[in-house]
Amino acid sequence: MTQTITIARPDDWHLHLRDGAGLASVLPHTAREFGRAIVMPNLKPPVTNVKLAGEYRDRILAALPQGMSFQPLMTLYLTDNTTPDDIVAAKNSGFVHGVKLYPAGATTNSDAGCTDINKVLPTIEKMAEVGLPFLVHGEVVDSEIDIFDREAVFIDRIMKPLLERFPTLRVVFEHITTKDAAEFVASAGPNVAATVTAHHLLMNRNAMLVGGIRPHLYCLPVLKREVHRQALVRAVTGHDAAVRSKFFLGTDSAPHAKGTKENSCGCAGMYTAHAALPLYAEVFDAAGALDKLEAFASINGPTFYGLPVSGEKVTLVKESWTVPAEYQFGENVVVPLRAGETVAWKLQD
Ligand SMILES: NC(=O)N[C@@H](CC(=O)O)C(=O)O
Ligand SMILES: [Zn+2]
Ligand SMILES: [Zn+2]
Repeated sequence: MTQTITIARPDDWHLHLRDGAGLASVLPHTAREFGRAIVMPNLKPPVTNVKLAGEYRDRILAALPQGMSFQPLMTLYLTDNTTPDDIVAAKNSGFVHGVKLYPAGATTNSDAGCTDINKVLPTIEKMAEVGLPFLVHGEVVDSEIDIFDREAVFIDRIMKPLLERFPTLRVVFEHITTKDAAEFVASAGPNVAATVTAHHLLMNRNAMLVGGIRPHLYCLPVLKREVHRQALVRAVTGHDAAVRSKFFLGTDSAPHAKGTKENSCGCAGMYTAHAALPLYAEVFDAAGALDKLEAFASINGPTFYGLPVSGEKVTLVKESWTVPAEYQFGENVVVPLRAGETVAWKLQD
């Protein structure tokens, strides 16, 4: 008999939808699976205030195909010039659910990001005061720090001092990739949580570098050693329910046109929205923990963000299918994770 699992409709707590024709191409993949998503603000130019966030939200809803239901949860891009008043306006908007820290230079479209956390302390203090979550790309950018160590160093240099200063600040440590980050989040207070991607749960850095360099597996933070992958799997599937509740689903699906990845200087980001929930199901299935998928995908996130769990259900079937070589992405194409290969689970229509 075919194995199935039915869970409350999940949400994606870290997603890049891009804009324009590309947005229209990728949005249906997400809306098919997820009821809501925290939409990242690293557009060009970035989404730095409530007005821009409202306009972006309208464009997303306009791009949603008839008959699909999906709620975009908007975020603001923190710059050196974001003010405490911007935070109050975001909180009062009702549709902005977090403020995103991109250390300038850390990742795709982060040039306008924060150059020094000390420049925005009053703004962060206001987030703590009004309870608006601070969403963090947790990597330092110092040139002397090895790229594989940038997340761990961020914890000591930025995250710990910041939480000492603002102990009630609500923090989502985004797309964690290391044992260090998993342990840090597990031992921090209930105001600190993390998103985990499917790709960091499924692959270590060998996948990207052995047998030829695979630009479509390059993302930031970059894939790490196997010990780190295992620590992430333990965090989301382990025995301690209190620990597990601090981690939730965030795909970091980040589409880039094929030519910009298959390039002498390829950009960072993996496209996973086409198979997001099935990829996570593979992880939980391999760990013998399918019973823990629902909390990770559908309950822990809304609980942290103070939103209701979905009343709808989705069903996954253990039935293998082959991922297309590419998908349309505006005028271009995007190469999805597992292009031309199989995924073991699929969403039931
Ligand atoms: N994860 C990535 O490698 N890329 C993201 C940016 C980000 O989430 O850091 C993107 O916007 O392409
Ligand atoms: Zn990031
Ligand atoms: Zn991202």
